[in-house]
Amino acid sequence: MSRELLVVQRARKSFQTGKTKPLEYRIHQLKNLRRFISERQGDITEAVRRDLGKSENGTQLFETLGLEGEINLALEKLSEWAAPRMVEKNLLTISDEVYVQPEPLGVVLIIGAWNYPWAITLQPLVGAIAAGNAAVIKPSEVSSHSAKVMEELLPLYLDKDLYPVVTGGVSETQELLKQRFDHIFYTGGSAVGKIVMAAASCHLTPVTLELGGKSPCYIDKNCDIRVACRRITWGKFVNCGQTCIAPDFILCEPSVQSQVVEEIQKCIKEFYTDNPETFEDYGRIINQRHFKRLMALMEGSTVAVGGASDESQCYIAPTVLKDVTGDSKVMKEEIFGPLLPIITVSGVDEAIRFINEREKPLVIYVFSQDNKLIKRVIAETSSGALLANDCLVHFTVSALPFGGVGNSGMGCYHGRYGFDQLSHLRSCLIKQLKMEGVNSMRYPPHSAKKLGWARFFMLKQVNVCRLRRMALLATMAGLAAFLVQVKEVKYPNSVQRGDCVCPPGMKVEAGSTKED
Ligand SMILES: NC(=O)c1ccc[n+]([C@@H]2O[C@H](COP(=O)([O-])OP(=O)(O)OC[C@H]3O[C@@H](n4cnc5c(N)ncnc54)[C@H](O)[C@@H]3O)[C@@H](O)[C@H]2O)c1
Ligand SMILES: CCCCCCCCCC=O
Repeated sequence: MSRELLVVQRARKSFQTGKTKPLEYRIHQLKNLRRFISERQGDITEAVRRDLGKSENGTQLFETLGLEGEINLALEKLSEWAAPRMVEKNLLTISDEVYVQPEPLGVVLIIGAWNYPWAITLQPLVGAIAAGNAAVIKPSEVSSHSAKVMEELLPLYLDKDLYPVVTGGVSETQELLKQRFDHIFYTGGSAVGKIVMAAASCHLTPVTLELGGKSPCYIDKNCDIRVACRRITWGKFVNCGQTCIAPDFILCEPSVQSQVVEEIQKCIKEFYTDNPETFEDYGRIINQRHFKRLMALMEGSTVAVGGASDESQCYIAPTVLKDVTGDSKVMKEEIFGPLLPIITVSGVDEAIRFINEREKPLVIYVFSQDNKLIKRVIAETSSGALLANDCLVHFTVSALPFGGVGNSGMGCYHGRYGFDQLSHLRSCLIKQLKMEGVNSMRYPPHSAKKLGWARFFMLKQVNVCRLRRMALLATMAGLAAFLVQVKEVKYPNSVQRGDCVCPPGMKVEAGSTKED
């Protein structure tokens, strides 16, 4: 029996005891996860420093801050998310109790990626715990130091049976994928995404695939190019460009290309000094394989800024490539590194065409002062998300579903979306055994008359909230009528002043008329 099988069996057995059902239990585990992050911040930052060369503050900003926010939100909203959700009814079901009851799915497999090894792996876990699932956590072997810390320290805080950490590489992941799960939440590249989905299909297991792709960034020539380039420089070169939602390439008109290059060059210097190699907030390429891949991607393109590298250090300077074409090597795959190609287009029409000729990206960035142009790009393209005049920050908005479409993925998470993604939204309808006569319209023998009634009853939607409001109004009107009647009986000669009923002779102060 493999270790992976044992772990999954143990998680399932523990899940089947029903201990994750009470919200108090989930809250307790979420609080423990939050405590893990705060008490083990030092271990986390040290691991990320060794994996990706990130600074301590950088790790807090990009890895754990968002995680804390997601946990806090889940703690605050859990009872609301988990409560029955009333829905609109038709006339046929008007007297029934009709609602959606979120329920846990069972055992979830979370497969993380290496680029933000904590945020990417533990954020889905927040949704899994909140929704009442067990979860097998498989961190990426590529960010090995983070994986080790996760394996050693997380079980000190969370229930070991319900939330086990399984480390290992491809063969361990494939062994895990042979097991039966109730959901697989995968983050990583599209090629492995297909392997995951194929494995999931053997057990009819639903999947969430958080993939990547080439996210375009269009700069309108009439925008504030200085500010645009500042935000793009930040979004692109943070974590050495190893960010799923980094702007992959720039599209702009030829007339602004040199200004874009100049502004980005200034920002690189401002953010990372003249020598990013020794600057603590500029990290490293994850490993030699990716270093070589990135160096090869640059071949055939003109370097406008940067270009320096050191293989022994896995260092590649923030680099801008100009006059790149759609056929260049660097445009053949997601870059996922600190190379920023600029492709010139004649305007927004060509930019939209360029985007639509390719796979649907995880995000499209547009920098423009013209709201109509932004809305046009939204209307005429498709992507996981669209961000105008900034980069990355949509990841921080828990109220927005985070995920891709088409080649950039399926399903989404963050906030309530993470809870819903890892819940079964169960339809519940509770009818009474009374009023059987109403049902004859749907029982045989079928007649045109019965069909007519069925059409009326089934197609008439009833907005329950509106109905409740109307009932409330009716009750209030009834109450008002009753009060007026009482008044008529008690004070037959009373007068009415605005909203106030006054017995005869009583004086009404503050601007109102006095009784004569
Ligand atoms: N959408 C998002 O939220 C998001 C976030 C981070 C990264 N990404 C994407 O992830 C990609 C980078 O990650 P990566 O793929 O290099 O990460 P990776 O190499 O860490 O692989 C991801 C996971 O897949 C497993 N894996 C790898 N090969 C496998 C195989 N043959 N069979 C089974 N499992 C296997 C690994 O163990 C790992 O846990 C980029 O495309 C990036 O855009 C997406
Ligand atoms: C402060 C902005 C935080 C942005 C974090 C981006 C994380 C991206 C995950 C995908 O790689």
